[in-house]
This record gives sequence, structure tokens and C-alpha cells, in this order.
Amino acid sequence: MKHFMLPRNPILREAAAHNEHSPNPSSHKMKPSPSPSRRNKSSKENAPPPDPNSITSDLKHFPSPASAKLKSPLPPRPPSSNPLKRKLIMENSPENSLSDSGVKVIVRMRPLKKADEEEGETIVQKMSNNSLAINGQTFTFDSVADTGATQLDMFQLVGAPLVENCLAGFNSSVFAYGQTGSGKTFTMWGPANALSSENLSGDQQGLTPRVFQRLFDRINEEQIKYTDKQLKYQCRCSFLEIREDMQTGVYVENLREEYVFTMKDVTQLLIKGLSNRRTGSTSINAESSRSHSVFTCVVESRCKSMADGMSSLKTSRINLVDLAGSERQKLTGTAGERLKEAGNINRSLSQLGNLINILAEISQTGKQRHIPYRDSRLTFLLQESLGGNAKLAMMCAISPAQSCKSETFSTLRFAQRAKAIKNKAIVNEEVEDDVNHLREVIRQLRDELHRVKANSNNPTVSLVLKSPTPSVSPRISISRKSLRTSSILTASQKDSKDESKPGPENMRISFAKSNSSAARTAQTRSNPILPVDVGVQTFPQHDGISERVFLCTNCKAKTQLEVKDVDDSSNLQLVPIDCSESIEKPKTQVPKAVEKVLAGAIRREMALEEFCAKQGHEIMQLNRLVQQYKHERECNSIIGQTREDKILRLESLMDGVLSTKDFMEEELAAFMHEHKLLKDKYENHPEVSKINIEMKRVQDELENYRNFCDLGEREVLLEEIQDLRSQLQDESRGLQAQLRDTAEAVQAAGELLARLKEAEEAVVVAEVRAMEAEQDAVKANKQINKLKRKHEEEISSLKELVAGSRLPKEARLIPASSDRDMPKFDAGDPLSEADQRWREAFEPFYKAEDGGGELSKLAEPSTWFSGYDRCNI
Ligand SMILES: Nc1ncnc2c1ncn2[C@@H]1O[C@H](COP(=O)(O)OP(=O)(O)OP(=O)(O)O)[C@@H](O)[C@H]1O
Repeated sequence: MKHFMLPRNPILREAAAHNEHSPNPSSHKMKPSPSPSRRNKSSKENAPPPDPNSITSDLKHFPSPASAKLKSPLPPRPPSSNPLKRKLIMENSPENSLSDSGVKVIVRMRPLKKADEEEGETIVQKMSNNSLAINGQTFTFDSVADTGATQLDMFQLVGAPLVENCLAGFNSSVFAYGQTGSGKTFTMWGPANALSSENLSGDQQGLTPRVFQRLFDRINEEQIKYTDKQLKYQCRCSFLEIREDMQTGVYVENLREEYVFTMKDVTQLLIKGLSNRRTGSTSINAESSRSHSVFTCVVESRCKSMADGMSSLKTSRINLVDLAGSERQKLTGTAGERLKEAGNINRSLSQLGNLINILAEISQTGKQRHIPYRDSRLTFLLQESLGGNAKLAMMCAISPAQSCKSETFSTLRFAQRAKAIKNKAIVNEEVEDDVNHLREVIRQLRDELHRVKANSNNPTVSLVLKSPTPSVSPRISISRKSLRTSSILTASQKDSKDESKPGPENMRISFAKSNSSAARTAQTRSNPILPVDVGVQTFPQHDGISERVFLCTNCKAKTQLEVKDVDDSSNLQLVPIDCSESIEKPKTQVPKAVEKVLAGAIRREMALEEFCAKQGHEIMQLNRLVQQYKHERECNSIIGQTREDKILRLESLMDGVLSTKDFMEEELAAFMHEHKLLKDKYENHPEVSKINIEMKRVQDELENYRNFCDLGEREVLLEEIQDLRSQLQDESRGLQAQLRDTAEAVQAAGELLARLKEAEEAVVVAEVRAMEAEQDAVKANKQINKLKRKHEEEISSLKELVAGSRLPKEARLIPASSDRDMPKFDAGDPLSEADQRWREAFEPFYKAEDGGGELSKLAEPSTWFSGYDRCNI
């Protein structure tokens, strides 16, 4: 049973059998490929390569044509109508996840040429479907195709998976690498005559025509199968040629994309491209490719589900690269122009090798490093395939001839390094949800309608809404999976992106847009006005309708000028954006505002001009330095190349390919070449140039000084200096006088201040005294009141006494008011002791009681108590 399931093809059968016999398939997984080391070489070179790219895993992943029919990766399963489910499917789909794919390496061994057959046995032996041995050393790859392998075998190994990858939406590349004459072109395109229409089905046909034949077949199949999804494919191809040239730089030729619909279209393009290709004759290959050629095809597939309106666009790119062959100048016997050309090709391949080393190191160690894609046009153009978003197959062509031993070793080492690279291929797919898009548009229109209704009372808003038809920029739900295509933006996205950047140009855009729907939408929301700080310009009313035009400062200034030209007496008015302080503002303010705006604009313009001039100068300087550094880099890379050559020579010496004498001769030639390069490098070194420029500048300055003295400028300047000095002295004298006056004034002010202080102190003392006097007065008043109360008490008691409560009967009988009855005393009569007591007791009362009135008379004892003796108190 197992036997029937094995592929017919011997190589594929071997690969499948190998996989089946593997005791533990997982044991192959992700084992990092050992880095080649010169010591302990054989053990490391024999280590098994990482499995993910192995032919077996790939065969499983990319089914043979028969199995591909059973499980086609295209088109994507119709998306579920349930959005949540759809999301889950998309997130979990392996197609959508990042594919951390390693590089698939296939080694093809070409048959010996007649000339080589004389040398004897082949030096390379195929050990298994994925390993070979050379000089006792074993190398393991994803697949090894020996001299018996046919073009169809190569297609099954490399081409068929590539087509399926491409249809699944992955970018896919095949690079053919190897020594000149090793069979790269033969494998990639086939012999030239195999492309002609009558030989289209011939055995010799190369990988590329077979790939396209298969691609068109599969496209037809898929389109028929998924008619209901409106699945449509479109392919466009281009053929480009990269020539490395030290003198004129790098050429990229025939870069023109053409749509291809049939195999015939592709064949015509291939024939045209290949016939234009630069070729030359070497001793190894009569028709050697002297440039790298890249055949690219972009395949786009669109499908749409009628059920839920989801449409998808998959884009994938196929790169079929036939690299120019590396060659040992000595072996190929090149000379003159051809030698230079070979040097350039080797250099560019060496840069590719260097890049591959770095990528391999990054993949193995995980360390971040600068990846020198820009070192050569080749690496720059193919960066997507090298460590990027593409599945890459490296077809390494070798010759088993003894004479090619050294180059074969070199190719195998390159292949082993390439094996370690990990690319990150992803499905490049965009999914556009039409229904959601339409729903979103409806929602936006509804919102706008609500806003219009809600704001119908607001004149500003209604005016704004009267402006031209609103264009609602639809929000399309696009799930984008391609890194490459992420740079594609819709116009509105671009605009918004641009607007986010500060700068005058963007100001212009944002203000200009305020007249359009975006601004309208923004203005009619809860925050009705755009955050414009300057204001909105209004023009004189025409036909009773005020036109409000939203402009940026620059445009406004410009428009104002234009308006001024038209009508100098125009009623130009600046009103705040919210129209709160409006048209009543005095018109006299307008010119000032305009002036201010213009002044600002001019100032900015001048500053910008100055800035631009500076920048221009800096750019010139930088350009010069860039040129110099480029030169230095070129020298460095050539030196790097010579080092690599040296390593190769040493390896050849070690492997016994090169004799000591030859080695020494080559070494001497290399040293002389390097010496020349180094000399050239240091003569054109940026630092040397910098110093030369600086020296020139200093010399110029010196010259200027000399001219300056010679032309008598010095005397003129000395006179000017003298004038300025005397002016300065006058000024200083005036200033000193002013200083003196000021000092006097300060002194007088000081004295006045002192006097003022004294007066203030005196006032304070007087105030204190006044306060004390006031307190005394209060005290005295209190005492008087006290005395008064006391006297009142005494008076009342006396009155009581007088009223007779305590006086003797006789005394009461004497009426105080009757003069007649009052006892009479003569003035001269001496008072008795009792009279005297009476007098002392009553006199003050009577005096005080009536203030010297009737009673006071009574106080006179002579008038009161004339009959006192009789009173008998
Ligand atoms: N597997 C093969 N079977 C038969 N002939 C082959 C095979 N490989 C190469 N050849 C022949 O060898 C010659 C050189 O091959 P090809 O031009 O493909 O080499 P190349 O690697 O592209 O060389 P260059 O780098 O110089 O262009 C051609 O005549 C080609 O037909």
C-alpha cells in the first residue's frame, strides 16, 4: 500500500521514503544548521540540516499535482457569515499566521562535459536523496539531484511547490547559484531552443516555462472551481537584468511590466528577455551569462462571496533569479574587459554571500545586526526574498569535474550557509467587507442627518452645511496581512496622515479641507468649530448672503491682498470663528491684523529661505561625504573580496586543488592588487579630502587678509575706529555728568526722608500723650461720677434728715423758705460749738443743692439758725 503512495519520480520517491523511514519526524525539526568552521569540518558539515524546509516536509505541505487537486490552498474557504467566527477563522488560520520558513536548498549536479570526462571519475558522489560527498566530506541539504536528474524532476522539487505557494498568497523565489557553466541557466530557463513554440513540451524545458505552464493550468482550475466566488486572477511579468559595473555603476535593464494571460505571452517575454541578456564566452562556458537576471511575476487573485459581501485580494510575487556565475579568473582564463567583468560579478556575489552569512547568523543566534541590503543592487532588489516576506528555494548548481573542485566546495559552503536563513513568509491578503462598509456609510449619513436637524437653529452650522455636497469617506474594514502592501493607503488615509504632520503645507491642507466634508463633519459635532485660533475671514455681503470661507493664515493674507487690489475700500472684517464677537468690530482693526499676518508670513518666509540655504549647503557637504564614503566602502568591499579570495585560495591549497607555487603566484598578484587599491583608497579617503578642503579654506582666508592689507582697507578701518572711539568718549562724559546729577538728587532725597521720619516720630509721641490724657479724663469722670453718686446719697439722706425724720422737733418747725421765721444770726455773733457742727454739716449741701439759689441762702448760718439755741438739738 505504502509503495503505491510513493511518487513515481525517483528523487521524490527517495525523499518520501526517507521521510517515512525517519523514526522520529520531529527530530528533524528546527535543529539549527551548524555554522561551518574550518576546524572539525567534516563532523559539522555532516550534521543534518534543519527540517522545516526539507523536501519531505515541503512535499507534505505542498502537494504534488495529484494531491494538490485534493487539497487546494486556493481560494480561501468562503468566510463565515458570523463575524465572530470569521474573526476566529482568520486569526487561527495557519495561512494567516507568520510563516517562519527556512530556505530550501537543492543541489543539482550537472553531467560531466566531454572534456571533463577525460579527467576520469567525478569527484562528487550523491549519498542519498539529500546528501552528497566530495573528497570524503559529506554535505546535507534539502535535496540533491544528481547527474541523472531531469528538468521535470527539478520542476517537481522546486517549481510545483512554488506554484502552490504563489496561489496561496505567499511570495516565492528561486535563486540559481553556482560556478559558471554549472547549469544554472539550463535549470532555470532550459536551452534557448527549448523555448520555441514547437519545443514547448520538450524535455529540455527549464523551470520557468514549466512553472508558468503549471500556474496557468492551476489558475484555470481554480477559476472554474470557484465561479460562484467570482474568483479572478491577473498576472503581470517583468524581466530585468542587473549588471554590476565599476565604471558606470549598476544597470537595471528591461524593467517593464506586462500583463500575461497565456503561456504564449510568457514565452514571448522570456525569449525577448533572454535574447537581450548580456552573455560572453569563457573557456568553461561558451555562452556564459554576464549579468544577473530576474524574472518576476505578480499574481493577483480577487474573489467575492455573494453571501456576505466579503471580498478578498491576494497578491503574491514570484521571483526567478538566475545569478551570474562565479568564476576563478585563473581557471576560466579570462583577461582584459572580461576579467574586470568577472571581478564585478564575483564582487556582487561576494556581497550576496556576505548578506547570507549575516542572515544566517541572525537566524541562528537571534542577535540583531545591520543587514547590508544596500551593499549591492542585487541584494537591494532581492531583499524581500532574503530574510523577508518570501519562501525561498536556493538551487545550487555544481559540476562534479575535478577541475571545478575548488568552486564546487565554495558553492556547497555557500549553500550550507543559505540553509540557515529563516524567512518570514506571510499570506498577502486583503479582505474587504462590503456590507460593513455600506452599513458604515449609512450610519454616517444618519449621524449627519441628526446633526443637521439638531443644529438647524444654529446659523453657523446651517451655513456650514449649505456648503458643497458632503463626501463621506467610507471606512472600509480591511484586514491586511501583507507587510508589503501595508504601505498602500487610501486617499483619505493619506490625507489624514499628511495632516497629522505639522508644517505650513499641512496647515494649508487642513484649512483648505475645512471647506470640505471633513471640516463640516468636525464642525457639526458637539464641538462645532474647528480649533482654528486665528479666525474666519468673512467677505462683504453679496445679495444679502454672507459667504464664510475658511482659510489658513497664508491663504487669508493672500486673499486679503487680492481683495484689496480689487477694492481698496472693501469692508474686510475679521470675525472670531464662533461668530460671538461679530461684524460690529471696528473696521480700523483690519489693516493692523492684515499687517500682522503679512509680517508674520514674511518673517517665516525669510526664516525658511535662510533655513533652506543652510540645508542646501549641508546637503552639498553631506553629498560630498557620501561620495567619499561610497568610494571607501567600495574599496573596502573589494578588499573584502580579496580576503575572501585569499580564503578560497587557502582552502584550495588545503584541499590540494592548488599547488604551493600557484598559490604563491596568486597571492603575490593579489597583494599587488590590494596595494594599488589601498593606495587609491587613502588618496581618496574622506578625511584626506576633508583636510584638503580645510587647507584650501585657510589659504583662501589668508589670501583675503593679504588683499585686505594691500587694498588700503586697513587705514580706512583704523580711521573709522578712531571716530568711534571719540564718539564713545563723548558719550561717556555725558553719562558721567548724568551720574553726578543723579547722585546729588539721591542725597537730597535721603535728607528729606530723614526729616520725614523725625516728623513721623513726633506725631507718634503726641498721639501717645493724647491717649494718656484721654485715659486721665476718663478716670476723672469716673471719680466725679462716683463723688456725684456719693453726694446724691448724702443729699438724699440730708433731705430725709431735713424732712424731719431725724431732725429735732424744733428744727423742723423752722420753715426754710420763710425769712421771717428763720432764726437770725448776726454776722458777728460767735457760733456755738453746736452751730459750728451744723454749719459744717449742712453748708455744702445747700450750696450744692440749689446752685446758689434759695437753699444756698439757708447755708448761711446767720440766716438759718438764728434761734438755734432754742432748737436744742
Ligand atoms: N544538467 C544538464 N544537462 C545537460 N546539459 C547541461 C546541464 N547543465 C548544464 N548543461 C549545459 O552546460 C552548459 C553550461 O550551462 P549553463 O549555461 O546553464 O551554465 P551556467 O551555470 O548558467 O553558466 P554561467 O554562469 O556562465 O551563465 C550549457 O550548454 C548547458 O546546456
